[in-house]
Amino acid sequence: MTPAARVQAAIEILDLVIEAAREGGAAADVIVQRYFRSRRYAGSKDRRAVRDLVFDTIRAIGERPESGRAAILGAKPELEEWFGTGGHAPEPIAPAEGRAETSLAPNWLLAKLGKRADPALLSRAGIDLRVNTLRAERPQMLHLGQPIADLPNGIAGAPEDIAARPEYEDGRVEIQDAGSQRIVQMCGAAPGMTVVDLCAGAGGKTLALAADMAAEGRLIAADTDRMRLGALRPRAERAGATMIESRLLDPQREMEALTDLAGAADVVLVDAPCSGTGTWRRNPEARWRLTPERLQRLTRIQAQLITLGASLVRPGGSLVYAVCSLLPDEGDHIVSGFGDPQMRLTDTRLLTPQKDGSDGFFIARFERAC
Ligand SMILES: C[S@@+](CC[C@H](N)C(=O)[O-])C[C@H]1O[C@@H](n2cnc3c(N)ncnc32)[C@H](O)[C@@H]1O
Repeated sequence: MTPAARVQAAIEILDLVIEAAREGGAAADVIVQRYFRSRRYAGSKDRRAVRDLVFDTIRAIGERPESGRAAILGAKPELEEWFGTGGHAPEPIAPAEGRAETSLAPNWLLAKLGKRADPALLSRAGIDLRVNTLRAERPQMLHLGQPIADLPNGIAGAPEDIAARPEYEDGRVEIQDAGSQRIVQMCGAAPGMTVVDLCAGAGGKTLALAADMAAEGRLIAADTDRMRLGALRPRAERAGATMIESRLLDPQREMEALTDLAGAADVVLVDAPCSGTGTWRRNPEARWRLTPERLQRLTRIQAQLITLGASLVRPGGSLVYAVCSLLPDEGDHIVSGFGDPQMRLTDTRLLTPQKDGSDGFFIARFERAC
């Protein structure tokens, strides 16, 4: 592909990413993969160059742009020279053609983030691993990266092809951001406990809880999403964590599938659905998706889930509430609005890419009075 054709390809992909952000479609990564699946003429260097151009542009433009052209012209003015050069190049630039403005995020989100709006939120993320202690120990895996000081099983800086390596394929390591590992660490799960992972998804944190429990005790993975929960079983088998019980929940009637666990859990993790403002390093187009209405819907669900989670905790047991977001609406405000006098707040943490080298997370830990 010529340099001009690469710019045109990036514009076409950005148009698809913008539409997906508006309509709730696929993630940018998936769109890039699909685009090249039907364009076999593009070599690996072309793909990498176009992908980098797409993601650099998404990172540079905070507000959802009008079009891929406006985004590229705003983010990369030095590429104007390729417009209108014929062949597969982008069309010539029209006299009053719009250019998107560069910024960290939409203004309404910047106002909410305040001092937490740091450029590091959009830095490039490395790959962190968690050594699965059901299958291996960290000293045996240090050829894959550097140990993370505060995480006994964490490794940073893993190679990009880790998912194709035997250590991953046979379950000795899991790909897991250091922030997610710190959430599980705050749960303090141990062998023999009853632990509920209330928003387990495909089980990233469930598997880490199982390892901390040495696969002994009861570990219940619950979620309302059948597909995500379905992905947990093969992952659990690979990880040697076959003691996990899965429970599919009916939204708004979650307790129906959990009645036997009311007041019975030693630890409940509520890894609540959220806006993902802490994961912009990996999904920078999430800034183009979020709206005030969507945020409001999420905070309503978060408030319901923290209350539901608390009802499962036994006297003396603990509840950990976490979101991969730095918005006070989804963290500090949910905790301050949670008015269960039996639940004592024992710890809160705000993890940021700048300070902690992980995705951004808000974490709160409570203990139920005895
Ligand atoms: C942040 S994700 C969880 C990620 C997961 N814990 C992990 O480590 O991979 C939030 C999850 O909450 C689930 N969820 C949404 N509404 C729910 C509800 N009412 N009850 C339980 N889970 C819910 C979503 O399906 C999603 O899988």
